[in-house]
Amino acid sequence: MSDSKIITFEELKANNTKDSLYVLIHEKVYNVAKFIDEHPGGDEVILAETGKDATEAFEDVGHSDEAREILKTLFVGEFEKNGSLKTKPVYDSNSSSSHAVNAAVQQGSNMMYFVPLAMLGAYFAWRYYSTGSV
Ligand code: HEM
Repeated sequence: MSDSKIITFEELKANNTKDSLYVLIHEKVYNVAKFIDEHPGGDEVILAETGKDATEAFEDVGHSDEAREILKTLFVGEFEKNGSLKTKPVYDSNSSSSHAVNAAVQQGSNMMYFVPLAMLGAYFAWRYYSTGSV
């Protein structure tokens, strides 16, 4: 993507009119001016995401592949790296989905202790009964 335009944070903020409305999603900038009136989710939700990273808002809705195809047609350029606005990864450590993952990992590590302990218990039970019967 070396030949695509680089959009700065200043440009992202400046393009906030009905004729040119920039939205930042996945480190790429899109001009949603022509699409906003047709947006099934209404214009307010998109207007609320201008001048900042809209990735999370866009992904939280669970937009379809069709929505992503429309997005491609609105592409303007790559967002500047190391810009004043830090783009957020969608699945960061604060998001609810990674809490669920953490909980699952936590549960997994409990099993890590339970399985050897259960085997140890089974061994002693077996020893107890086998020595008792002799
Ligand atoms: C800027 C690029 C965007 C495009 C191209 C886009 C496109 C679409 C499309 C095509 C749909 C119909 C359902 C689907 O196909 O998934 C939709 C629904 C929706 N969008 Fe977006 N969207 C954009 C941004 C946003 C943002 C930033 C929000 C913020 C929250 C948002 C919120 C919604 C909601 C709530 C719906 C559901 C509407 C309903 O079913 O009643 N969209 N969008």
